[in-house]
Amino acid sequence: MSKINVAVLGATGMIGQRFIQLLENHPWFEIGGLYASERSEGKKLKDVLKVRDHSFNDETLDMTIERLETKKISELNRIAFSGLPSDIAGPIESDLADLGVAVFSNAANHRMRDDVPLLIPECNSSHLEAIKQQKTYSNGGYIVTNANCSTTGIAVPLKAIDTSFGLKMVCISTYQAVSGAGYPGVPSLDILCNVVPYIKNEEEKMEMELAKILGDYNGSRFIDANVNVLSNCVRVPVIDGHLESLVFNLSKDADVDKLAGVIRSFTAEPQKLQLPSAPIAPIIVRDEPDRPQPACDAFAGTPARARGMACTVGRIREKDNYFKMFVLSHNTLRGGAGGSVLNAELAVAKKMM
Ligand SMILES: N[C@@H](CC=O)C(=O)O
Repeated sequence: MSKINVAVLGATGMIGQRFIQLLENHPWFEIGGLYASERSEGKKLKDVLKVRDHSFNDETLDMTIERLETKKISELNRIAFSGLPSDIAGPIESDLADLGVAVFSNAANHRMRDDVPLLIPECNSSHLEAIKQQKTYSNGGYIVTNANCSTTGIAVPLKAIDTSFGLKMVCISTYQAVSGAGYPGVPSLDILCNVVPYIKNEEEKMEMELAKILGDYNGSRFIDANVNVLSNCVRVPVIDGHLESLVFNLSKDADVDKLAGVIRSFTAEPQKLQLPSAPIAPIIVRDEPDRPQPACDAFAGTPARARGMACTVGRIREKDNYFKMFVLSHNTLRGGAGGSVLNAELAVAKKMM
C-alpha cells in the first residue's frame, strides 16, 4: 500500500518530537509536514531539538517547521498527530476534523466527549466505533485521543485483571517523571533532590479516564466501568518513565500466581492484527524484587519499533484479600505519541481511514 501523508502538530515540543521519532521510518505513514506556532516558522528540527535519546535521520533533522494553518495541513495530509498543548489544541483539532482530517491527539481537550474514543487498543479497541457518531465522519474527518500518560500505563494491566477477575477498587500512587510536564517542564530548583506531591488535574483525569477506558461502548454511548478509583499523583526527579503503585481488590477468587499468569499472557487486538507499533508482549512481568525501575524498564518492548511501548509489572503480592503491585511505563512513548500512533494504525487496519 502507498504510505499515508501525516502532519505532526506541535513539532517543537517533547510529544511532537516523539511523534517525529516514531514516524520517520514508519512502514505505513510518511511525514507530510511539521507544524508549530508562528514563533518557530522557518526553523529546522535540528534547531529546536528536545528529544535527546534518539538519533534522528539527517533528512528529518533538516525538515523545516511550518506555521500551523489548518487549511494547508488538510490539503497535504490525511492524518494529523497532535502534540499541541491543551490551551490551544481544542479548536485547531476540531477545525482539522471539519476539513476532513483524521486527528489522533495527545491533548486532553476532547477526551471526555461522548463521541470521541479515549483509545488504548489493548483495552477498548471497540470504542473506535464512536467516531462514526462525529458529524465530520462522512467527510473523513474525526478525532481520536490517547489517554493521559499516567493512566495509559496502568490501564493495560488493569484491563487484563478486570477481564479475568473483576476489578472492584484500585488505589494508585504515582512517581511521575519530569518529561510528563513537557519541555522544559518542572523548574530544576523545584525538583532536584525533591518530590512534589501535586500535579495539576492529574488525579481527576486518572479517575475519570480509567472509568471511560475500562467501560463499554454500546453503539451509541460510553458506559463507565463500575470501578472505584482513588489516586495520589507525585512528581519525582526521573527523566522518563512513570512508576505507579497499585493496591486493588477483586470480585472473583485469585492468587498471586494466577494473577501473574493472566497479566503475563495478556494480548489483545494490536497483537492479533500485528500493528507495526504493537509490542509482542504488551505487559512484561518481572520477578526480581527490585523491578520495575525507570532506569531499567522505561524502554521495554520488542520489536525495535515498539521500544517503550510495553509496560512492566513487578512485585505482585497479596495481603488480606488485597493485591499490591508496581507498574512502569514510558510516559512520552506508550503514554504519549506512541499511544496515538498505535491508535492510527488500528484505524487503518480497521479501514476507518
Ligand atoms: N500529565 C502527565 C503527562 C501525561 O500525559 C504528567 O504531568 O506527567
